[in-house]
Amino acid sequence: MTDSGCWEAAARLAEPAPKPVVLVAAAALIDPDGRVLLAQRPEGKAMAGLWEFPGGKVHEGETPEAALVRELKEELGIDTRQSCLAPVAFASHGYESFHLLMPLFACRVWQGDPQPLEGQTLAWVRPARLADYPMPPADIPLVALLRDLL
Ligand SMILES: Nc1nc2c([nH]c(=O)n2[C@H]2C[C@H](O)[C@@H](COP(=O)(O)OP(=O)(O)OP(=O)(O)O)O2)c(=O)[nH]1
Repeated sequence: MTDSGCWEAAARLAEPAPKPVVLVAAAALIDPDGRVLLAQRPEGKAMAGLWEFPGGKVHEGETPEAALVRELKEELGIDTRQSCLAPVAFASHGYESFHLLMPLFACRVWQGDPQPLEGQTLAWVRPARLADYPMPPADIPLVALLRDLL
């Protein structure tokens, strides 16, 4: 007989605390030679030293596309438009304190030269060489996907 309140309470206690889902928009900027831009996370940040796709957290009330246009301007000083962002993949990964949901957009059209405005190191990487750059665990499935796609 399992219909008493304590049974459900015990089940609830056994469940891990729910993690917030954090929405991050990221870009695979692709240059005319087919290389992809990676940025190395600077010292002092979580996952420092790992290489990532430029982008960042989507603010309250913002769309992923608008967030990405904003982040690319803030981080790299480049201008692009939402219509130049093509959704190609997403990452969904459980970190210790949050669950990352990260749409990845391909972008081939922008104005300006990407500059490391936030202390990052930048690298243009051929798709076949992406696996040589250590990336956050969430990104690993994206690397194989991009290598096959580009
Ligand atoms: N931009 C980007 N973030 C990634 C990738 N892979 C991955 O796990 N992330 C994680 C790292 C961060 O926890 C989060 C990105 O948010 P963010 O860039 O605004 O956050 P941050 O840690 O640099 O800085 P903060 O705003 O929390 O201080 O997503 C990726 O390829 N690109």
